[in-house]
Amino acid sequence: MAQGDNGSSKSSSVTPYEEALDALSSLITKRTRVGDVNMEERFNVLYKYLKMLDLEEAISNMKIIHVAGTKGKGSTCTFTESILRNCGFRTGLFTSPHLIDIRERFRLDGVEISEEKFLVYFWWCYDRLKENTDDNVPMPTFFHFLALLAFKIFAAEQVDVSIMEVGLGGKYDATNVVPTPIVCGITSLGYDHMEILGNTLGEIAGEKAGIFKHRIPAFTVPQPDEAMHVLREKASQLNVPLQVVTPLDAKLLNGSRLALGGEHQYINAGLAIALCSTWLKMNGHLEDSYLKHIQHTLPEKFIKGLTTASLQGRAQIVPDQFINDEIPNELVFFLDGAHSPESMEACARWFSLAIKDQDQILFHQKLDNSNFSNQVVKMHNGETVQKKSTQILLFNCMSERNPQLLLPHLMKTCADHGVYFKKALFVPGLSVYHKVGSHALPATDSDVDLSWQLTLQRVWENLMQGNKEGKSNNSAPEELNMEMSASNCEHSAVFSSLPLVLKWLRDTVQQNQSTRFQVLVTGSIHLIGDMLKLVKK
Ligand SMILES: Nc1ncnc2c1ncn2[C@@H]1O[C@H](COP(=O)(O)OP(=O)(O)OP(=O)(O)O)[C@@H](O)[C@H]1O
Ligand SMILES: [Mg+2]
Ligand SMILES: [Mg+2]
Repeated sequence: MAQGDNGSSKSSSVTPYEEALDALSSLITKRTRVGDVNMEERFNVLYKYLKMLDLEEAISNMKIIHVAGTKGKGSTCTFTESILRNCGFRTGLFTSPHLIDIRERFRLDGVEISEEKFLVYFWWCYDRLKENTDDNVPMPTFFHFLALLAFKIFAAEQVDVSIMEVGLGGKYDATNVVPTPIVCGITSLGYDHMEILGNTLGEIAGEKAGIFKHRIPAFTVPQPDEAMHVLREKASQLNVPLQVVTPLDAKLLNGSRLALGGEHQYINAGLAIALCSTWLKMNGHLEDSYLKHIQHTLPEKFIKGLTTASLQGRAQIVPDQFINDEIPNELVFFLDGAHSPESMEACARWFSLAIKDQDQILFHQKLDNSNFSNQVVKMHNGETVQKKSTQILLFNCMSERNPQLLLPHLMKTCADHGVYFKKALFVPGLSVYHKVGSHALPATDSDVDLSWQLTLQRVWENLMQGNKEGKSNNSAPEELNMEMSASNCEHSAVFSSLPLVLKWLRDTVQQNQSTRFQVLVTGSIHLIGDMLKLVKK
């Protein structure tokens, strides 16, 4: 296999896979604002890359489902892939971001691409681009490269359907080089990436609608008026038949559950069903009359797809493995990569309901009392104790996000459901920003800059102060043994690294054996990825 020349000497301990990841890291650059001239110019260069990679014809023959939106793209694409795979088709799925390994972004028949195949296609593209680019046409940026690689992989693997998640925006996103998709979807719109996409919902909707193509059918979910107005306007300019899909009615699943948790997933599932049935119809696999019934009954294969799809880090519940075998499992992580105000609310709703929903949590002991948060549990020594649940928040977000928006949404939605956090923990990410590989090393604890986490902590403490007035939260404050090693305030603490947080949590669980700790981890997809690396060994 050809090994790319990425211009630096490698020590022999670097594996071929790590070498590819280093080459990929070299493509990471700063993002640009939509509206800057070079967004469009840069997008147009993609057609040159397609030529270099000999992909033009392949792309125009692909049977693509293209999905943009602020929230729910990955989930919608995952449901869509799972449904069509269960209908018997060979699928390619391109999503972003990844949590642990870059290969999560490229799935073939529902499984992330193997290292071997990844390396073959990676160097095939990388080397060709290196040979053909120069000062005038430089190497593609990181995300551009990944999208090109996805097209290459799906073309070479001859999948029946390629499901492509937009990375950012729509109009100038690298996935938008597709000339004629079979069908397009726009998921829930909201405020995110305003620094790049614009400040109003209308502007944001306009960017996302940039994936519409002349006469190609498109679907969306119920949207705020301002966004819907723009979507309809853009659709009519291009003669796009745009339909609004209502959330899936849970009854149609015949008693099963959607594979991805949270009420908002019914919105995404409804959209996925519309995308799949349209794709099937356009390719001659479904008759029109059948589509009419899909509102009332779902085919078995659709149900199977919706109830078995999987996506890490979205409403994921992970009991801590470390203490599993020693004491009843009393440390459970609730992981969700929400990082915008709307998704923070969705996440808080999911958490508040999930901690009360005993079916979802795989505890060792049999729960004989339906009141989950306050039950009698037999300990290993035979003693019977009254079990209490305590909720902890573990949070980080990128510094371009506004914690004054995120944290109040989170706290208020939880409070509306009667859930209050005993402590909020703030911690920086593990991964070094410019590395994409799992071999990226954490910075050492001593030189971590914690000023952002201290800011988050201040926001939280202020919110808690505000909350105290006029509200009798936390009804009977129970005393827990919670000694902190790090910067400790009444309701929160800052830790310098995730392993330290984990150690503290495990120690605390040991010291409070009659308490079940339910830890909501959210605010950043990177934090979720780092956490999964640590707890899912
Ligand atoms: N329809 C929705 N409405 C509101 N929030 C949602 C919706 N769907 C998903 N979310 C929230 O957004 C998070 C990310 O979901 P998902 O990965 O499906 O979206 P995405 O659009 O791909 O996001 P990203 O910007 O991270 O790529 C979820 O964990 C959940 O908290
Ligand atoms: Mg996003
Ligand atoms: Mg995504």
